[in-house]
This record gives sequence, structure tokens and C-alpha cells, in this order.
Amino acid sequence: MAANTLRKRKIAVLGSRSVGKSSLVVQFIENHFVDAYYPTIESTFSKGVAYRGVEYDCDIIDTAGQDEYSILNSKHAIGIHGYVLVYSVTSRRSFDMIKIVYDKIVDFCGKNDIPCVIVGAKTDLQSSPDSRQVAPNEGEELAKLTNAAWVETSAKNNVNVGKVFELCLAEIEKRSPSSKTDQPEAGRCLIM
Ligand SMILES: Nc1nc2c(ncn2[C@@H]2O[C@H](COP(=O)(O)OP(=O)(O)OP(=O)(O)O)[C@@H](O)[C@H]2O)c(=O)[nH]1
Repeated sequence: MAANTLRKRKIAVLGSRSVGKSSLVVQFIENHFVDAYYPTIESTFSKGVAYRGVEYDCDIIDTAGQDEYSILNSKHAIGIHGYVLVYSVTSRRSFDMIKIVYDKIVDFCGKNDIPCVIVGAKTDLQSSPDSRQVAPNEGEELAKLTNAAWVETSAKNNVNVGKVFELCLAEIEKRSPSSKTDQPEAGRCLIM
């Protein structure tokens, strides 16, 4: 029982509407791709993920799409160990939203080293001319700026989907003061 709770990790998936957050999560959890678009309200999925020989019990929270005016829901900051921030490589606007969402998380958590993975989704669409609006090096640059990991994916073709969550666990674990705790930083009380 204690061993299980030690390895519980909560990951929130955030980003603009329709960038492919649910498709990424559904492909990861259920191994299939949904072509239709159903706007998400919020869903939580659980899955065991092995990382470096350790099995983590991950809760993955698929959120409703954000825009610049959305207020960060405290449920998506308190008790969250790591973030997956998704943009579509076919949407410059969704890429610009990543920094806005990241800054909201930083403001909410009161610290600027947040375990996160920035994901450029829908790479299978880049083959049609002019459809790619965000170059890979822009994603990499943003990841450097935010001290995050970065990867491009296609939920449709199941490219790099598992890697997203492995990278997220890596970002969480490298900041973890001790593998003996399951309390995320944002969930702790700070007595001033
Ligand atoms: N070609 C392609 N289409 C994708 C991919 N991922 C998602 N889509 C499509 O993009 C649309 C939106 O995908 P969703 O996964 O619902 O997007 P979302 O970010 O969860 O949307 P919200 O719930 O509104 O925030 C759907 O029609 C998906 O089929 C992908 O990797 N490739």
C-alpha cells in the first residue's frame, strides 16, 4: 500500500483548444486514434508507466482547451507533479499559447522550475504544403527557455506518444528532492 502511494504521479495536459490533447492521451491509454473532435470538459485517466525500472501509477488529467483569457484552474496546479503542454505544429497561435500557459503555472506555483514537456502535436499533417507553422527549432528554443523537455508527436500515427509521458516522469524525477516523497511542491504548505 505504502509503496503504491509513493509512486503516484499526477500529470496535467494543457494547451489551446483542438491541438490534440485528448487524442494524445487516448492514444497513450487506449492505443487508438479518434478522428472526430469532441471538445473536452475534463477527464482523468490512470495508467502504470515504467520509468528506469520503477512502475509509476500515473493520473493523467486531460483538460479543456485554454486561451489567453482562461484562468488557471487550481485543480491543474495544486497536487500536480508535472505538465504536458501541447501545441499543434500547424498552429502558430497554439504555440504562442504555451508560453502564456507556462507563465500562469509559474505564477500560480510561485516557482520557475516546473517539470514539464512541451509537445508539438500533429506532425503527420506537415506533409501538405504550408501546413507546418512552427519549426522544430522553435519548439526546442522554447523548451530551453522554460527548462522543459520537448518532443514532436503524431497521435494519429502513434509517433512519440509514449515518449511524452516518459519525458514527463524524467522531468518530475530529476527535480524530486527525494524519491521517498509523493508530495508535489505546489501541494505543500509554506509557513512564512
Ligand atoms: N492529423 C491529425 N489529427 C489529429 C492529431 N491529434 C488530434 N487530431 C485531430 O484534431 C482534432 C482535435 O483533437 P482533440 O484531441 O480532441 O483536441 P483537444 O486538444 O483535446 O481539444 P479540446 O478538448 O477542445 O481542448 C480531432 O479532430 C483529432 O482527430 C494528430 O496527431 N494528427
